[in-house]
Amino acid sequence: MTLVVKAKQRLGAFALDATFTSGRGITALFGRSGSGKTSMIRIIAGLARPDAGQVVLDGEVLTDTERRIFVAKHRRRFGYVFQEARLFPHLSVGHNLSYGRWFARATSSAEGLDHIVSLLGIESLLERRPEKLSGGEKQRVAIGRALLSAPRLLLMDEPLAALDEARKAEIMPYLERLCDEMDIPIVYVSHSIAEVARLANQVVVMRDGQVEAVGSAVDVLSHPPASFERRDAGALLEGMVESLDVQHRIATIALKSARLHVPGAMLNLGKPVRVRIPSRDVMLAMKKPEALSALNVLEGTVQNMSQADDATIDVLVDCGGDAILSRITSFSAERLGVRIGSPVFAVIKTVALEP
Ligand SMILES: Nc1ncnc2c1ncn2[C@@H]1O[C@H](COP(=O)(O)OP(=O)(O)OP(=O)(O)O)[C@@H](O)[C@H]1O
Repeated sequence: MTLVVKAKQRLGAFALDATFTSGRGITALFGRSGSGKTSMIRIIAGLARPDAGQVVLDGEVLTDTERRIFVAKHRRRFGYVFQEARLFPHLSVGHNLSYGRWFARATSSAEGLDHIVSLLGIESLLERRPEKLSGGEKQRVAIGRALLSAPRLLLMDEPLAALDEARKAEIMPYLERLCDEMDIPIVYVSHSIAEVARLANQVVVMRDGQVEAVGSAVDVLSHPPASFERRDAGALLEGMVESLDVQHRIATIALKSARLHVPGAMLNLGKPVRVRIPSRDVMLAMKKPEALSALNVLEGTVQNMSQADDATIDVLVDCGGDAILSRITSFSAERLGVRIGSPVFAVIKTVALEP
């Protein structure tokens, strides 16, 4: 799957001028409020025509302003999930789902329905009306309805934004399963770094209507562009659950060469996982610290140093191929004598890890 989007559009005082290409899996459109994410997704969906640009999915031209091509939104065969579930209030969950299926006509089978219902864990909700569902349940039904229309591409615009943290945590594993099991490309709009870190394969960072950075989630999040909020800076690492200490509920994650100890014996052995380490939770030491409560002390070499603001510096530490970002004060950097090439130890508080 290849989606090519090139769009220029003037919206009042706002100018969108963005181009990106995305592949399989989840592509996150990430950026601050007002950066142009929704405007971009509306152009992909065919809900808006750009002043100039193209939308091409697997070679099929859906929008091309120069050639005056504009495929209507209902002919694009895309699924949509918005911030609110937008279910039909007078229909049961089962009937809301059949509505999605009806659009797909012959392309979606009864087995398809059963599979999606079980994938999203909504078997027990089928008879209920939307008013009797929690926010998270409603969103799962909305996702199911979108999937049952057998979309070629699923567009999700802040699907978790209206949910509280507990409901978000409840729905995330379903989204992950969806990505693992259904081979449908997803464009996912979000301004939450935690969602992007957990779900996205590729990230397109939007800033003031333009693409500020684009690349794999691991690359973009580990080398955060300028517009990232200070609290969002951090490294995203991929690894595998190597062992579990059930008694202490600690999992050991094997990264490229480093090992990390993460709370949560609920992880499955051998499972690939991502770990996000916020830079503010990483300290640096020039000598190996001893008798420390932090479980993770990784040895590495300073690869890069960049001024984060007047008083702080982002230090990128290469730990045998795993890049860890540490945010320290300029004062500490000076006092320790940290330079590019310095051997250092990155001290990570175990609780800071988010698999
Ligand atoms: N029809 C319009 N007329 C004028 N300005 C518009 C129009 N639509 C969007 N805008 C402006 O364009 C900018 C980008 O809006 P957009 O909704 O795409 O941003 P966003 O990144 O999705 O933001 P959020 O995360 O808050 O939803 C905003 O400043 C918005 O006010």
